[in-house]
Amino acid sequence: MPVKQDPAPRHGAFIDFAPEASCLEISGFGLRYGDKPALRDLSLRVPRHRVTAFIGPSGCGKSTLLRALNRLHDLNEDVRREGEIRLEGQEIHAPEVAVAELRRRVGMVFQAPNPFPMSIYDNVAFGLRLQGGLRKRRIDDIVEWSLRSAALWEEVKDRLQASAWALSGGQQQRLVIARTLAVEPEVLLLDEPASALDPISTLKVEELIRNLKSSLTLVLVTHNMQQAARVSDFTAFLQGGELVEYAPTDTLFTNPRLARTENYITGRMA
Ligand SMILES: Nc1ncnc2c1ncn2[C@@H]1O[C@H](COP(=O)(O)OP(=O)(O)OP(=O)(O)O)[C@@H](O)[C@H]1O
Repeated sequence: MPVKQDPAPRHGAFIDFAPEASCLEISGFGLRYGDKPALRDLSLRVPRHRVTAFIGPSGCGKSTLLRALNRLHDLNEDVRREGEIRLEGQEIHAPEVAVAELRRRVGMVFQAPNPFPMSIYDNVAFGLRLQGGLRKRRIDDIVEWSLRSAALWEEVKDRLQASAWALSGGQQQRLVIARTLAVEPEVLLLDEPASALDPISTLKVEELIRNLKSSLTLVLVTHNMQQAARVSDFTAFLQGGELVEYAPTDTLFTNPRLARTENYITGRMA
C-alpha cells in the first residue's frame, strides 16, 4: 500500500459547501489557558441542519472548541482567545450579544446527564419559566412537544411529576436534551453525550441525534469513531489544538487526505 505523504501543514481545512449553508463559521480561532495554547488558528464552517463531529486524541482541544461555541469560557479569567466565531453571520463575542440569549440559541448537553433535582415536568419547563410570560397551558404543550422530540414522552407521560432522578441514565440524558430543546435552540452542542450510557441507551441517543437534524444544527464531540461514522455528516479531526482535516464523514473515514488522519482512524496513533 503506498505511503501517504502529507503536504505542507496548512491551517484551516475547507469543505466545499456554499457559505450560506453554514450556521457557524469559525475563523482563525485560537485559545490559550494561561500561557498554554489549547487551540491554534482554527477555521471551519459548520453546516446548518447537519451533524458535525469533532474527533481526535485526548487533550487535542475538542471540548475546548465545543465550549467556545457558546462562550462557556467566559468566566475563566485565564482564558485568552483570538479570531472569530460567527453564528448566522453574527460574531458571538460582539458587545451587543447577550450571553444568556446566545446560550438559548446554542444549547449544550454534557457527558454526564445532569437533570435538576425536581420533577420531570419541572426540568423541561425550567427554561420556559425563566423566560417568563407563558401560560400554564402553553408550557404544558411545549413540555409535551419537547419530550416527544427527545423520544421520551411515551416513557414518562404518566409520571411527569416524578423526580427526574428516578429515571435511568439514558432517560436522564434524553430528559436533558428535552430541557434544552424546550427553549428552541438553533444549535445543539453535545459533549460525549452517550459515553456514560449503556449500549441500548447509546443507540437511542444516536437515533435522536440523527432525527433532530431536521430541525436544528448539531455538533458532537466523541471519542468513539464508530459513533462519529454512524451519526455525523461531517467530521473534523483535531490534533494538538489544530484542525488537521475536515471532510464529509464518509470521505474522512474511507479516504482521508492526510496520513495523520489515516494513522488516527486506523488506530496507528492513540
Ligand atoms: N480549564 C482548563 N484549564 C487549563 N487547561 C485546560 C482546561 N481545560 C482544558 N485544558 C487543557 O487544554 C487542552 C485541551 O483540552 P480539551 O479538554 O479541550 O481536550 P479534549 O480533546 O476534549 O480531551 P478529552 O478527549 O480528553 O476530553 C488539554 O491540554 C487540557 O489539559
